[in-house]
Amino acid sequence: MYVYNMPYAERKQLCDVLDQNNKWEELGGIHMKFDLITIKKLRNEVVKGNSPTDELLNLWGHLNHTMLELFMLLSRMKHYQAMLIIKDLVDTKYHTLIKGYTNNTEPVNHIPRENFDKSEKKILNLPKIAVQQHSETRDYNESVQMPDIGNLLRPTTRNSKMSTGSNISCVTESAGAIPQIPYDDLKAATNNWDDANILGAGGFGKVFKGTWKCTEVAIKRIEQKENNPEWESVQIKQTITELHCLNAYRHDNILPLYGYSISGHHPCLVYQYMAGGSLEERLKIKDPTKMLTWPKRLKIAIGTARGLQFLHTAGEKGLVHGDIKSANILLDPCDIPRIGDFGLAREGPRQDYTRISKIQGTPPYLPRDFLVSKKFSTKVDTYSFGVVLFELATSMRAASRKEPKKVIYLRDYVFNYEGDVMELKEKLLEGFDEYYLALIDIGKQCVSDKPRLRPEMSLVYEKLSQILKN
Ligand SMILES: Nc1ncnc2c1ncn2[C@@H]1O[C@H](COP(=O)(O)OP(=O)(O)OP(=O)(O)O)[C@@H](O)[C@H]1O
Repeated sequence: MYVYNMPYAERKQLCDVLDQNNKWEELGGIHMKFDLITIKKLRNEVVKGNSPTDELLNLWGHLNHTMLELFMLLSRMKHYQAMLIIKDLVDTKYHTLIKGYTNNTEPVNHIPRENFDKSEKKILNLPKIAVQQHSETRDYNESVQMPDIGNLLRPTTRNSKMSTGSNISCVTESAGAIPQIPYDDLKAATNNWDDANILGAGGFGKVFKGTWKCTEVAIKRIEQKENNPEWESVQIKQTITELHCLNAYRHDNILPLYGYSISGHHPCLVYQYMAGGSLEERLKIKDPTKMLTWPKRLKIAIGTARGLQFLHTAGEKGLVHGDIKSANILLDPCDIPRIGDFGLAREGPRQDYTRISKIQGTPPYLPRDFLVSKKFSTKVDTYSFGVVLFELATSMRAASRKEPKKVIYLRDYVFNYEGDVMELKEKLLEGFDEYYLALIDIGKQCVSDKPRLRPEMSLVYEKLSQILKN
């Protein structure tokens, strides 16, 4: 992992720790070997209310240094507290460099005992949390934020908002060439956030339709929950990830981001307007004259697979989306799919897996092996995509309540169905049995129990395209 890809939570905590007692000066001057003029410039960041460590990491990160290199420099400094913060971003074999740290014992002297214990407990509890989310009140098809981020963060009021110095630099850096839009422009574009313009709502806020610069746009207005710094940190981190990914990965099947705004009351992301709505909504339609036809369903599957194989193989490391579901597949006026919502995406590794410390995503779309082992790889996306194929074939929801206390996942229902699989075909759409059977068959391969049995998305794309050609 490159330093510029360091997740927000770790970066924030590292900055807090290295800003203390000006430890960043030792890191930047002695170990990263920046000259005195640069160090002096960085000192000025303190005066501006910014984090000098954050700026230092920007400078050094731009030189394509990796997290392992940073870990090694911190090891030379014997700064074990800082090493602990980023340990999950480097291979476990290097953890022995942290003095007093083993897998089973807590490190001495450095992180307050209270924090460390909490983090262990939450990590062990994560799969359980995923199950507990299936309460009476929630929609099982929503993504959940497994709440393990808070113990990594100790936000201060000064730094907890999107508009603070270090956040602004993170946001603008991630956005690259994507333009910043004045908040008032967006207010005008939506007729002062008129409710009549609401397209939908997600976990982070509402999405409005608007007209900006003579162009139809969808504006996600991120609504911060008062007095909930943990939630705020999750939002900021995911917004930065979304900006970074949509800036770096552009493709016909990826939702284009036109701009962003951090100058107003709410941070906003401005996307191309998708007149076809989300695939999730379109699959709910029960009027046969308006429903997505079988050829369209197959083409949506092919387009989504095309976008995913691009993400998995583009750039040096590839990108895993991490939240593939019908709600995150948007359709343009010709029903061409565009993958959106990159807040949970992570870069690489292409061949293998990364063991992550926090599980996030939408439970009915996540494989059990990931929930248990936290091994994050392209095969997590393959599995989620398989569930989408089942949705396309059956028009059923990824999770539904069959009995008062029993939630059934579509994956398990279809995968383990013992009767004639034709019984599960969307009944309102006739013909095209070969398309339906291909969606089920390829879907089953994608949702195999074992990650190694799930095909890579490039193969899935080929298989689906072949059906259309036959
Ligand atoms: N670019 C767009 N064009 C048209 N409609 C959109 C666009 N982006 C989002 N929407 C609509 O807004 C809804 C909410 O989107 P959002 O990404 O906030 O939430 P979600 O993906 O449904 O939920 P969550 O992110 O919490 O899992 C979508 O379901 C869709 O109907």
